[in-house]
Amino acid sequence: MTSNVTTTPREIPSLTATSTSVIASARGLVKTYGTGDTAVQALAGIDVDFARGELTAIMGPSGSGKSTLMHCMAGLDTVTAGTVVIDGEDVGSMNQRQLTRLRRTRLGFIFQAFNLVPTLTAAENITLPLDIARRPVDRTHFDAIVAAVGLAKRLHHRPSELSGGQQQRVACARALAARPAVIFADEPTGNLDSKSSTELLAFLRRSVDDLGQSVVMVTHDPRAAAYAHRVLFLADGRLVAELTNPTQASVLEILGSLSAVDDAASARELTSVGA
Ligand SMILES: Nc1ncnc2c1ncn2[C@@H]1O[C@H](COP(=O)(O)OP(=O)(O)OP(=O)(O)O)[C@@H](O)[C@H]1O
Repeated sequence: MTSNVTTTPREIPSLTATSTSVIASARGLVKTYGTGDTAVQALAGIDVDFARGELTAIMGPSGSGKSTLMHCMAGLDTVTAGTVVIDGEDVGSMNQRQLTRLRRTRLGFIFQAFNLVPTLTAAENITLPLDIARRPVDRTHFDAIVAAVGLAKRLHHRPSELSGGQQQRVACARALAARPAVIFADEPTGNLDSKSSTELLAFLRRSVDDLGQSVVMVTHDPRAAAYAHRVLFLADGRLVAELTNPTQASVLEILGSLSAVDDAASARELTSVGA
């Protein structure tokens, strides 16, 4: 499969999916931390659509705004300007109670730190969001997920009795159990060895291909990004490139061109400081 590249670093005004089946979108998204001289503009006006039933990766240099974009999309952080819509609902107009409900019932999260409850078994951790929301556990779906992540024999173990890869698979199963509209994953393989990463990424991709899940994943790893249907590249809080059907090589090529632009900008800054 060949990659389709759209890249004009720093010149792409918007990256919006042509498909009508959009699970999450942002328009004119701006996020500024702090005020006055110390203000940092983490997102500088982003228009983006995430397609339903796809695995989308977000990449970019450190500090480019990846985590901020994901947190704003998931209602974990407030936005300075712009709109975020998840599965047809305007996140910006929600009060705290509605936001909490959205996160509990419509969103799934997988973080680099697995965030499992140490006193609960793997099975209890997986069903925890459903238990908190007082929703029934669909046993058929639960069994399918547990089988898919290969945890059937580990269900009664506590996190401390599981390897890092197994713990992350529990976190993955937990995110999937409630059948969320979309799963947001922030560096989900960041703490995993290569074999566990491969297993987790293959599972995430299967959850999309076989279960119809929609997943948005922030990653630094070109190998992880190659599991996605589409990769979006951020630089300085803007979307600057897009890749469909990515390969590790095509991802690396774009990352290289972005860091070349960064290096040139730094050199210009240094020259003007030195002048
Ligand atoms: N709570 C905060 N207060 C102030 N500035 C912040 C805060 N969170 C993020 N930033 C700044 O916003 C910018 C974007 O940060 P963000 O964490 O989104 O980048 P990132 O691409 O996810 O980086 P990394 O790859 O290093 O995790 C950075 O300049 C960062 O220092």
